[in-house]
Amino acid sequence: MGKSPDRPILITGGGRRIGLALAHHFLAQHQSVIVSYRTRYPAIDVIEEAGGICIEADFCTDDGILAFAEEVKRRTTSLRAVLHNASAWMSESPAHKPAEVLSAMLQIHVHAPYLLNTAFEPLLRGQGHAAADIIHFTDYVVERGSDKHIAYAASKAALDNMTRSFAKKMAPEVKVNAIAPSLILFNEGDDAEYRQKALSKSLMKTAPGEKEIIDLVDYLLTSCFVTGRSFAVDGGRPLR
Ligand SMILES: NC(=O)C1=CN([C@@H]2O[C@H](COP(=O)(O)OP(=O)(O)OC[C@H]3O[C@@H](n4cnc5c(N)ncnc54)[C@H](OP(=O)(O)O)[C@@H]3O)[C@@H](O)[C@H]2O)C=CC1
Ligand SMILES: Nc1nc2c(c(=O)[nH]1)N=C([C@H](O)[C@@H](O)CO)CN2
Repeated sequence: MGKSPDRPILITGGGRRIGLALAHHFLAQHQSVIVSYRTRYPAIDVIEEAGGICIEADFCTDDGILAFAEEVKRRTTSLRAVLHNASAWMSESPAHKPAEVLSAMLQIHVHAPYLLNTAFEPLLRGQGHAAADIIHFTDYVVERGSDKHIAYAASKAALDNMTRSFAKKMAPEVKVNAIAPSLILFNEGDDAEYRQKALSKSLMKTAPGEKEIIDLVDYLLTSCFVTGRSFAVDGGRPLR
C-alpha cells in the first residue's frame, strides 16, 4: 500500500486488540493514523507517543458520533481510509432489557458507520480512482445468525448490507468492503472449556490473532478493483 502521510487512516475503537494492532501496524509504516477511543487505556498514550492522533469518542449516542466526526474534520481535510472496527459483543441476558441490547447494537454497528461514512465522504473523495477505502468489520454470524447474540448479529448484518450500498454510492473514488471474521482473538475471561469448544468449530482449530486481519486490510487497501464485497476470515468454519 502506498504511504499517505498527509491522509490519515482512521480506525474506530483503536484502544485495544485488533484496532490497536492496526494502529501500530500503520504507524510503523510511517502512515498517519487517527484513532477513536472510549476508554483511555495506557495504550492510547503509546499511540500518541508514536505520532498518532487519538480522539475520545463514545458512539452510544448520535451526538457522540457527530461530535467525533466534527473533531476529525478539525484535525484533517482528507482521509486515506476509514476502518469501522469499534464494536461491542453484547449477548441477550437478564442483565439488560432486550430494547437496550438492540438499541446499543444498532447504535455502534449501524448508526456509527452510517453517520461517519456520510460525514467523511468529502474527506475520502477527490483523491483519484480507488484512492480511498472504507472497511466495515462485520462477523461470520451475518451468514448464520446467532441464538445468543441476536441483536449483535442483526446489527452486523445491517452493516454488511451497508457495505454494498456505500460501495455503489462512492465508486470509483472510494472502495467499500467488509471483513467478516469468526474467532480471531479470545477474551481474557474465556475459560479453557469455552476456548476448546470455540476452537473446535473451525477446520483450522486456531485463534489466529490480529495479523490475519491486518494482512487482509493491507490487501484491500492495495487493491484498485475490489469493492462491495465481504471477505470471510473464518478458518473454514462453514465446512465443519
Ligand atoms: N475478536 C474476535 O475474535 C472477533 C472480532 N470481530 C470484530 O472485529 C472487530 C475488532 O474485534 P475486537 O478487537 O475483538 O473488538 P473489542 O470488542 O475488543 O474492541 C472493540 C473496540 O470498540 C470500542 N467500543 C465499544 N463500544 C463502543 C462505543 N459505544 N463507542 C466507542 N467505542 C466503542 C471499544 O472501546 P472500549 O475498550 O473503550 O470499550 C474497543 O476499543 C470488531 O468489530 C468485532 O466485532 C468479529 C468476529 C470475531
Ligand atoms: N466486538 C467484538 N466482537 C466479537 C468478539 C469480540 O471479542 N469483540 N468476539 C467474537 C468471538 O470471537 C466469536 O467470533 C467466537 O465465535 C465475535 N465478535
